This record gives sequence, C-alpha cells and structure tokens, in this order.
Amino acid sequence: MSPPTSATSRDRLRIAIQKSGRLAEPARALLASCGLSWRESRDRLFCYGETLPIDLLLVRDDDIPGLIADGVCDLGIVGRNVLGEQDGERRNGGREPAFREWRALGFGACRLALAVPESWDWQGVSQLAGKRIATSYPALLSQWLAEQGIAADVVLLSGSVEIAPRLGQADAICDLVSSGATLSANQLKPVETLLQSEAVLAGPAAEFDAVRGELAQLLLRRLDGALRIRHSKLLLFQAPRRLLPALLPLLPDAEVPTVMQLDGEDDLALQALCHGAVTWQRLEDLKRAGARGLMVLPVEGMLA
Ligand SMILES: Nc1ncnc2c1ncn2[C@@H]1O[C@H](COP(=O)(O)OP(=O)(O)OP(=O)(O)O)[C@@H](O)[C@H]1O
Ligand SMILES: O=P(O)(O)OC[C@H]1O[C@H](OP(=O)(O)OP(=O)(O)O)[C@H](O)[C@@H]1O
Ligand SMILES: [Mg+2]
Repeated sequence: MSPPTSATSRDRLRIAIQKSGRLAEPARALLASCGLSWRESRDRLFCYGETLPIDLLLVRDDDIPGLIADGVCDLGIVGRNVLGEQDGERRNGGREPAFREWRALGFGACRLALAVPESWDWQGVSQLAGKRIATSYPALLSQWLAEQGIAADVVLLSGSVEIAPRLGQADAICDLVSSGATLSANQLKPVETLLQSEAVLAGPAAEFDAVRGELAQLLLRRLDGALRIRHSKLLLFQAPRRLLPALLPLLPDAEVPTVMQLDGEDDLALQALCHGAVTWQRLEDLKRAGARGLMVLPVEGMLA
C-alpha cells in the first residue's frame, strides 16, 4: 500500500471521515454504497481505495475542516455544526473561507440549541443580556448573539457543557441536542435553535485540479444517486384501468409510473418508484382503492 503523499503530487482523491464516533459507520456505509471499497492499513488510519483511486483518512471529526483547508484531504464527512464553527473561527480571524458544504447527507441529525434552567420563565432572547453562556461552539454562539443584538459572556467548555449552570459556571448553555434527554437530566430546557445540523460532505472553497476534479464529480454523481434512492422503494401492483384516477393520488412521491397492459384484460400492471416511506398504512390505502398483488422491492442503485 502506498503511503500518503502531499496534495500537489496526488492523483488520487482523499476523503477524511471520523475514525470512531457517531458519524464513522454511516459515513463509510454511504461511501461503500457509491461502489467504493478499500484496503485498510495496519494502524487503521488510512484506507487505500481499491475500486477507484479514492482513499480514506480516519481522523477526529474536529480535524476534518482543517485537513481540507490545508489540502491534506480533498473532501470530508463532518457535522454541519463542526464545519460552521470552524468556518466562523476562520472568519473571525480575518481568514478567507477554505471549505464549504457540498451536500447534506441525511444522517447525524441534531441541533445546536440554547438552553436555560427549567426554573426560568422564558420571555425571549433579551433575557440573555449580561448572562454567562457555556458552550463548545463559541463562534456560532457569538455570531448568533450579535445577530440578536445581545451582549452576553461566552464561557468556553470543551465538554460536559450541560452541567455548567449547576456548577455555577454559567447561567445558560448552548450545545447539541438530539433527544433532549441530556438537557432534562440537567434540569435545562431548550429555548432557541441556532443551527439545524446533520452530516455533510465538505469540500474546498477552491477548485480542484483536472484529475481530482473529475474524480470528485464522479463521486458526487454516485452520491446523489445513492442519496436519492436511500429511502426509495419500487412498488409493483395491478389494478383495473378505471381505478387509476383514484390510485395515482396515493403516490404523490412517486416518479411517473410505468404502466403495462395485461393480456386481453382491462387490468394494468403498474411499477412506481416511490421516494417517500412506503408504510403498511399506504399499502392498505392502495388496496382499499382497488390495487391488487402489491409488492414492495428495495432499490439497489440508480443513475439518472
Ligand atoms: N446527540 C448528539 N450529540 C452530539 N452530536 C451528535 C448527536 N447526534 C448527532 N451528532 C453529530 O455527530 C457528530 C459527531 O459526534 P461524536 O459524539 O461522535 O463526536 P466527537 O465526540 O467529537 O468525536 P471525535 O472523537 O471524532 O472528536 C457531531 O458533531 C454532530 O454533528
Ligand atoms: O439530546 P441528547 O440525545 O441527550 O444528546 C445531546 C448530548 O449528546 C452529546 O454528548 P455525547 O453523548 O456525545 O457526550 P459528550 O459530552 O462526550 O460529547 C451532546 O454534547 C449532548 O450532551
Ligand atoms: Mg470531536
């Protein structure tokens, strides 16, 4: 396996993903669904692309934007929260944007929220004036406070932010929320959402050279196909022609269905690619409207 080389001498694409943590497995699975496979180095930090010249670097998620900015990696999969915070840091330091969000990937959903003690009677953001707010996202919080016209003190903590009010370190907090269980456990309630986050494909703000540009475009095309069919199902059924006007409105998320005439009858066979959830409820509704022989099939791949 060839060792990592510098950006200028590379004709392979390098993608940074989280080594372990919430985004590690789904990121790898998504790239694998684009037809990529790898041989892993013994230290499990570098994966050499076998099917395509696209390698993986396994790192801490916080390092991903910087690796792209420095050209060590070409692309990365990271939370929008991390990308936004580091972009804010760069801007605050007077530096040019060096990376940007290329695609939202539909996993790792959470939000960056402002939370206050449950005992507060929340009237609005003006209550934050002069208060201390603990966070690991100082750039995003400061930017939001400035937009709201609020002067408050930002207390920087790298973890366990929710405990800060109980320790008397802060009056409120700004942290990631998913289920809300951590906030409740610390007698806090969310009052404002600063950012809706999910995993994103991040790329450089600048253009690639020709070779890596082509590889990136190939990957993006496959990724768009994979994202599009991720929740898609192929629905097959039969129905009398006269019932079509009642059946088609039950498929609002479907592409124009393929309709086949069955031999010598007024019956049709339909094939519809549905992009939303095909639930039992939906199948029952279709059956009630006259569909027969309903079958739901997974979609393995699609290229528009
Ligand atoms: N409940 C959640 N709490 C925190 N992050 C979440 C949650 N749900 C989704 N995420 C997303 O997952 C990303 C990675 O979270 P994780 O906890 O694995 O990061 P980490 O501990 O910083 O990992 P690393 O060791 O790579 O630095 C977050 O930046 C965020 O985008
Ligand atoms: O709304 P919830 O579902 O409770 O999730 C939110 C919590 O999850 C994250 O912490 P994590 O579990 O990653 O621990 P950490 O503090 O070590 O990051 C985040 O920092 C919040 O504390
Ligand atoms: Mg991290």
